[in-house]
Order: sequence, then structure tokens, then C-alpha cells
Amino acid sequence: MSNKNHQNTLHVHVRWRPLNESEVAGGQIEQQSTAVNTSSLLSISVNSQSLGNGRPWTSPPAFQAVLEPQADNAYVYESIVAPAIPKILEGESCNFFAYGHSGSGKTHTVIGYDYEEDSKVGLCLAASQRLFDSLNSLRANGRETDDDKCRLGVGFSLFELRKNTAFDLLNGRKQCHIREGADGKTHIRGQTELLDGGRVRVQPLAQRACWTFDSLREELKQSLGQRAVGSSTVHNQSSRTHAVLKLEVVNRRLVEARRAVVERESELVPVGKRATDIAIEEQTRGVMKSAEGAWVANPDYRVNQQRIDEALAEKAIYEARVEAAEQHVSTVLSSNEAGRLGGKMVFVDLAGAEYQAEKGAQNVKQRVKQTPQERQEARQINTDLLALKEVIRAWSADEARIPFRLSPLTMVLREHFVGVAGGTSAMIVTVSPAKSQYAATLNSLKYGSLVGTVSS
Ligand SMILES: Nc1ncnc2c1ncn2[C@@H]1O[C@H](COP(=O)(O)OP(=O)(O)OP(=O)(O)O)[C@@H](O)[C@H]1O
Repeated sequence: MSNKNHQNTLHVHVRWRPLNESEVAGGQIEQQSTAVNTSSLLSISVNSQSLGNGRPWTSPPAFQAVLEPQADNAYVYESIVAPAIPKILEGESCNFFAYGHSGSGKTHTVIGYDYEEDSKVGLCLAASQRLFDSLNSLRANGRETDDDKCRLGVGFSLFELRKNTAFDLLNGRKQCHIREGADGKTHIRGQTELLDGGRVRVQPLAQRACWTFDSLREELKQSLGQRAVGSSTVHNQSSRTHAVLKLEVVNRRLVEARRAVVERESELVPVGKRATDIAIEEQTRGVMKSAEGAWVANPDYRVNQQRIDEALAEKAIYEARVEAAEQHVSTVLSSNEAGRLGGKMVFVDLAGAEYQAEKGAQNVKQRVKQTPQERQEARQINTDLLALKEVIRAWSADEARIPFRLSPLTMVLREHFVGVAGGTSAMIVTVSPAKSQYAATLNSLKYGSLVGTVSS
């Protein structure tokens, strides 16, 4: 076992969903979990002629818990997510991933299909409610301010990732570009607006700040209506994208400070362009072609260095304004005495993992015929999921170089692996108990056990 930093631990849980009506007649996979120290190992087998080589399989002791089909979303929330809430209210971060085959219950678990009933709401909504409850009681006890500008609320952002494009669900599913900045950070850049005076405003991914749970629930419901449901032959409501939902503790001052950075950046664009244009113009006028065709100094023109310097000095003023605005964001983030501002929870509903399942299907009858487009998407999804496992492995081992660049998914998750509170992040491997899904379930459990082995 590596000499690992126990801050970086991601627990893996297995969640069996109930059989659906059409699966009942086909029968169920045999499964048994056994506790080994603080983990569990899971054995599965299937007794069926038609499944040919559906051999029994036993995992290593890689799972933190195995949740039975009767466990509802409220139970899953209490056992996996609720323990992280106090850390978030101290300004730390945590990540929750749902991994599994199409139709195994990832969306049911993370996002939920019911927004009202406590036992059915998804983990992200249950977490939002708990965050609001905690903030309300802190205010009632006089431990948090009621001042309008500093009053804490919860901001959320929501996007889908398909190949290397993000779609902002808070902004009409607008396409966003994923770029690595000079600072090594990944930026998701939305709409570009041309403003007066040559200003160019590049909007970041939208964040909706909410001050009550009811308003967050309403906003979330509306934005989830924009989710793409694809054409997967496995599960006709299948999402062929990864959905990433971020909750963050915010206040109005923070929202305004971030907006100011975008404004200052837009003001810098024309000034920076002017400085570049002046420099190019002066340099161009300062040279000429000789009779031999070589570039030589133009004796009739003296480069106006003062003009160049003045333009550069003006640019420096605007750069300093951007820096000051960024500095102000940091100041605001640290202005909450209890350090609650900026605490984050990230929920990732990973796209269906059927590519691996298809490869692992035991016989031709079980293989699902995919269209060429589905095959290409599935290959990208598979690359993303393998990259995620590699990132979790390197992050857990506290390696100096974590391979975030392996895929667009790991690039956009990079910032969420930094500053994560020890032991609060988790992966939930959702699996179907239907015999007909044995190959898919086996593949999901194998992936989950690999992640659980490298990250515990
Ligand atoms: N634990 C559960 N309890 C009750 N119903 C469930 C459970 N898990 C899943 N379901 C139901 O099974 C169906 C498929 O689940 P879901 O859409 O969450 O799958 P998924 O893994 O997100 O699939 P995809 O990757 O194709 O989007 C839904 O109707 C969902 O409500």
C-alpha cells in the first residue's frame, strides 16, 4: 500500500436499484457482501444457462458500503452526503460521482426525478435543502448575519459535457468552450458579447445565486428541463453526456465581486488591442524594403517610442484593475469569519458506461447494437471514465503530477479536486440486479472496485 495522504480519499459505495417490472420475470443476480475491516467485498453470481459464461465474481474489499434496493434516496443521502455538510460550512469542497450502466439509477440518485418528496429527491437537492436549513439556523442563532449584502445563500451552476464541449443549462444550453489558461487552470468560457467602445465581454459559465431553498428548487427544475436525453439503444431516456452540478456557499458581495472581474476584463480588451496595434504600426513605419529586398530602418521615419510607451502604460493601468478586481474576490471570500464562503459540493452524473459493458457482454444475443454515432460517443465516454479513474488514483496517492489533461471530463473537474475536504468525497456505483444486466453490472463493479482499491 502506498504511503498515502489520507486527506485524499474517495469512498466507493455500491447501490443496487430495485428490479423494474419488465425485469422481474427474468430473475435476479445472486449477491452477497462481506465486511472486511472497514470495507466490504461483494460476490455476485448468476445461475442461468442463457448467460453462458456469467461466472461468479468476487471483488476485493474495495467498497465502503453496499446499499440494498430498498434503500431510498433519503437513506443514501444520510449515509453518504450528509456527513460532508459541516465541512462545506467551513469552506471546504467535496465531489460525488454516480457511475453505472445506462438505466442503473445514476440520475435517480444524483439529480432525482422527484423534486418534492424527501425520500425521493436526488442527492443534490437534499444537500441544498440541508445547506439552507443550516444557514437559516446559524442566522437564527445570531452566528450569521442577516445583512443583505453578506447574507449567505447557495449558488448553483449546471452544465453537460459532451466530448469537449460544455452546454450551460442555466443559459439556454448555450455551448461553452473548454480552455486551459496560461495559469494552468481550466476555464469554461460561455458567450462572447461585443459591447460599445470595442469592449468584449466573455461570460463564464453561469451561476444562479439563490437565497431560499424554494427558489433554488424552482430554478434547478427549470434548468434540468434543458438536459439532453439521447438516443441510447440501451435505455431510451439515457443521457449521453456527463452532467456536472456545483453548489457553492455565496453572498451578494461575492457575486458582485465576480461580476466586476468580468467587467474589468472586458474593459481591458480594447485597451490591450490598441496598445498592440500602435506598437505594430510604429514598428511597421520604422522599416522599409531596400533595393535588394531586405528590411532596413526607414530613414524618413523615427519610431515614436513615446506613443508606444503611453499605450502600454494605459494597458498596464487596465491590467492592474483586473488584478485588483480578482484580489477583491479573494478578499470577499475570506471576509466571512467562519470561512463558509466558497464551500462547494460537486455532483457528477456520469454518462452511461455501456461501452465497457458491451465489450463484456457474454454472448451475441446480449450485445446491444449501437449506431455509428453512439459508438463514437461511447468511445469518448469510455476515455473519460478511464481518465477519471487515473486522476482519482494519482490524486489519492498525492502524486505531484495528476493527469487532468487526459480527457475533457478530467480537465473540467481539475479545480474540484483541489481543496477537497478529507474523506468526504464519494463515488456511488449504481447497479441493476436483473440477470439480463449481469455483464453490465459486473463491469460497473469491476470499475468501482478498481477506484475503491486505488483511493481508499
Ligand atoms: N434506487 C432506485 N429506486 C427506484 N427506482 C429507481 C432506482 N434507480 C433507478 N430507478 C428508476 O430506473 C429508471 C432508470 O434510472 P436512471 O434514469 O436514474 O438511470 P441512469 O443510470 O441515469 O441512466 P442513463 O445513463 O441512461 O441516464 C428510472 O425510471 C428511475 O426512476
